[in-house]
Amino acid sequence: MTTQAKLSPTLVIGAGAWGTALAMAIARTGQEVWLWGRDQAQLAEMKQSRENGRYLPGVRFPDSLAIVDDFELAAKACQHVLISVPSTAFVATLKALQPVLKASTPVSWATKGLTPETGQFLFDAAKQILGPQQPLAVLSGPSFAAEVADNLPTAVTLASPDQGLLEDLAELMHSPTLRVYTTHDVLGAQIGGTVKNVLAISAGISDGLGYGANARAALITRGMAEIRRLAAALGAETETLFGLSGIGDLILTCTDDQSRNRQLGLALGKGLSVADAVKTVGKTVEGMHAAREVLLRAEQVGVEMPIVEQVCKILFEGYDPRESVQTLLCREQKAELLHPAGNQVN
Ligand SMILES: NC(=O)c1ccc[n+]([C@@H]2O[C@H](COP(=O)([O-])OP(=O)(O)OC[C@H]3O[C@@H](n4cnc5c(N)ncnc54)[C@H](O)[C@@H]3O)[C@@H](O)[C@H]2O)c1
Ligand SMILES: O=P(O)(O)OC[C@H](O)CO
Repeated sequence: MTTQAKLSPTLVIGAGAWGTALAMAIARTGQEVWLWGRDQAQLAEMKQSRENGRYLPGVRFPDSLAIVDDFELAAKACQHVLISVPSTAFVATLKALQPVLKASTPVSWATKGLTPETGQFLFDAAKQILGPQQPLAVLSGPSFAAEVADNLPTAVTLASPDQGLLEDLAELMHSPTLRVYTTHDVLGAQIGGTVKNVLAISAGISDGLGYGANARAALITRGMAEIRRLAAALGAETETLFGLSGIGDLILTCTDDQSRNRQLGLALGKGLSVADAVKTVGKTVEGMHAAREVLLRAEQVGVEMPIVEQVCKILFEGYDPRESVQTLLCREQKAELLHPAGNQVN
């Protein structure tokens, strides 16, 4: 058993795949972790079996992971809250926390996306709901839950403007199998984690259509150019997007079939309707929630995102995936990198 870090116990909110995997990863370092989920029957089952049979069957909980069912009591008594619910439930979770949480308790989250109705970055929503004093951090980067649960090597990005919090959280989470890299660029980390999900849908579509490795590499690279342009226009540090939370997560999600966003694209490329593809995947697909909001943001700052635009057309306007990919391929010829006045990159 190691010495308890400053932020123990951690309360993990959201007993899905990622919340459970993170709870296990932190608990494996000997830290005390409480895992809470909204489904009381699932909590009772996990208490009894010491595993999350619904999302990560067969992986036993470490001894220092406890299942808790009293949300308010746990939120009042913990030293750190780590939220891992889908973006659609993020605001509701913050609103439930706000009245019970001490203003000094750090709140981090592993949710990737924007708020559904308002298209806000989650950091902005959290500041608004919890107040300016609450210490906040974002966890992002290339990380499939099943691999983290299996204790396979993983590296993630932790972002916060608060250097002290970054150090405390890194001390809490870092282990020989979970490497935690830190950054102050919260916006950059959020942009990468949000947009890569939309682009993974496009890579899945292309592969589902049987377009091959060349097309996939082109989509990843041109998708990266879209992320970079948006990041620059919104004021993030574009350097961040060439790290784990940007290109790292983009590569992971576009190329591996564990990705639910890619799975959705594959189903669409193989000819399923959007409704059937969503049903086939049957799990959280954040890119579907984020696509329209990302495009709206891009339009507001005058940034072109042709791949994101075609994904939106397929998801929400009934466009045929094959025609959409053709539209991308038929765009006018241009230079790959433009340096007309300084550093403008196309
Ligand atoms: N699964 C991964 O590999 C992975 C990795 C990195 C990041 N993420 C991100 O983590 C977030 C959660 O993803 P996941 O894979 O754990 O999803 P999941 O579908 O496996 O689980 C989501 C969990 O959230 C719960 N939930 C839904 N609405 C809720 C609410 N209102 N209040 C409380 N709980 C609620 C569900 O009951 C479920 O237990 C997403 O934003 C995802 O992009 C996932
Ligand atoms: O399964 P996905 O597509 O939601 O991806 C999971 C993680 O975000 C990968 O880093």
